[in-house]
Amino acid sequence: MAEQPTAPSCAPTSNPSTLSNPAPGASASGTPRAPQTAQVPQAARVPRVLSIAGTDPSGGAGIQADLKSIAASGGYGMCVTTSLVAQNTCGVREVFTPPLEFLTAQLAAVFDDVTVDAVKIGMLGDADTIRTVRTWLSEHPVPVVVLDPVMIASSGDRLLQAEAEQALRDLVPLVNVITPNIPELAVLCEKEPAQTFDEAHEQAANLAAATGTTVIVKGGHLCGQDAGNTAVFPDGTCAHVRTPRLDSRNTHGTGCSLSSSLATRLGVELLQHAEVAEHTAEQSVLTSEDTHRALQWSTRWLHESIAAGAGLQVGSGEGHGPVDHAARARRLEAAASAYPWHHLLATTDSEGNTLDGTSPERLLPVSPVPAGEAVVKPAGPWTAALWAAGGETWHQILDLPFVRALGDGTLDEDLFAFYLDQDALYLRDYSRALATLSARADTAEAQVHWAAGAHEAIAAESQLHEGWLANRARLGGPSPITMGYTNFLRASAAGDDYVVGAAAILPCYWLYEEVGAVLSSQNHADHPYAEWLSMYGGEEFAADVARSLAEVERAFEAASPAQRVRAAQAYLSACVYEREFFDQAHRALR
Ligand SMILES: Nc1ncnc2c1ncn2[C@@H]1O[C@H](COP(=O)(O)OP(=O)(O)OP(=O)(O)O)[C@@H](O)[C@H]1O
Ligand SMILES: Cc1ncc(COP(=O)(O)O)c(N)n1
Repeated sequence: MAEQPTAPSCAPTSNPSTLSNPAPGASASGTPRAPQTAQVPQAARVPRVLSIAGTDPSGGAGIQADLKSIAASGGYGMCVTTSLVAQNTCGVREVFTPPLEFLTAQLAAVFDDVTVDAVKIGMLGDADTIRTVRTWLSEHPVPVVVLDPVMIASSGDRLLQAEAEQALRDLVPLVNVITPNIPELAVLCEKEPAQTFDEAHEQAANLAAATGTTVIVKGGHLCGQDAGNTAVFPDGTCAHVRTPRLDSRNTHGTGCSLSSSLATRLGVELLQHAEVAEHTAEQSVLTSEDTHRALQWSTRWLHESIAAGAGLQVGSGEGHGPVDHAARARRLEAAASAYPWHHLLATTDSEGNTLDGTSPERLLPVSPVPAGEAVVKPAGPWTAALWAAGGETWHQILDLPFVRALGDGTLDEDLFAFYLDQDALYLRDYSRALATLSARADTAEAQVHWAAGAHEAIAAESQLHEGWLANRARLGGPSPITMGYTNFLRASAAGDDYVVGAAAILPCYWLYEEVGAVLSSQNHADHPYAEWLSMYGGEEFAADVARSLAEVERAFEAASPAQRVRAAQAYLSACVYEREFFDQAHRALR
């Protein structure tokens, strides 16, 4: 399950404390520093985040990755360049370090004009650069400073002179958070690289206690299924964020991206505190819970970015490709489209034939993706046409991160809880739509069938209440997607022709059964959602689906061509709502 500590000593802390360390030049007592509140103007809602780092002209690491990560994480990005690095996905070719005076000139240009809410420090290269940055930040305190102690690139090239390691160690106590990878953690601790999470955790705990700085132990370099990150706080508490390990070569710049995203999310947390502080006497101080929340956001965002990285096709493939920083933004932008659904606009098929409902072939536009075989077979030509037309949506459902993660057991519990909460609300109204359909059915058999469905839906809802949802905090209201779907079903069942209502009701039976068949084939005794998945795929429900299909087939046969077109459209709309329903937790929570 999500957010479980992997080391016995590591339990997510519930103890609010100030962020471990003051920024350079601030009081080491842990008391909030005056500049922290003074620097955040009342109106600021987007953190202004400065990356002090080297470059990567191929765009995957360094400052280029930082600016993309800051934007993706909700901040305004700025950058001060320490070194110009001629590198790409395969390695570093040359490094040019401008004179230190120019570094200071860049810092002055930013700080003279802009309030900086958070700083991320990346590649510093040599001891003189480290000292210059340190002196600057001592004289210009910033509320959040995250240090990624860059030493060696993923290509194996050195990005920090060996003799500068001590200067970097000296910088650690002056920042809030550090994000070393396993070899960098070892160098900072002057130990051998950790082989296990427990060893890494011990090194981090010692370093955090000695320096007063929060240490993020990164799982990227370790083995095992969990590639997650742990925040180890100076007081010995820690908080783990799980993330499944991906089999990917697109890991160039993951360290840069995580640290700059984390700096930004800490900035977001800080500004939220400042907003509260505007109205209360509270001081805007970051807590370890803020750090946990920020780390959770950044880790999960990075996971999606790594997973989408290969799709960018950046690099020859011989090295390590970049992550796709914009993957989440693109997904959410597509999900937010308010354009009418294609099947509601199409009046002809691809060959120009009018979709007039006179035959199963003239019902709906042909799906660009073949549907494949359904487990519960169509009951005749009309329901076969519906299944075929829904092919694209059906494959989109199978491809959703929610459905994939539910199947392979990596779904985080907060996403599952969101889904179940909405499912309970959905079932209540689905039951009402079925009851309405029962009242309108013109055969006793159909009346009994829909009434039995109404009973089962409300029984399933109360089972959820008594079971999984019983001891969990609930949102208490339907999401826009749940509300849209249930209102659509109830309106179709009550206000449209019987065949339209029956067709609208069908995907919740049919697609649920089909998704269930795919999911239950992945079930096993150790699956975290084994109990839930075992509820899927029972013979009784499959028989109910078959009866619903037979009734919809009968209703289509009896309907007029115009009614059939509207019914087919309602069927596809409900398929799209099914997709939206499965996807909504990933839109609401990340
Ligand atoms: N194969 C992977 N699967 C999933 N997540 C990964 C993977 N590799 C890296 N990550 C994520 O990226 C974070 C940073 O990666 P890593 O631990 O490799 O840091 P790093 O070595 O500093 O990165 P960089 O490659 O930029 O030097 C990890 O903590 C983890 O959350
Ligand atoms: C300028 C700069 N900073 C940091 C890294 C580390 O990133 P990675 O280890 O992923 O190559 C890099 N390659 N270049």
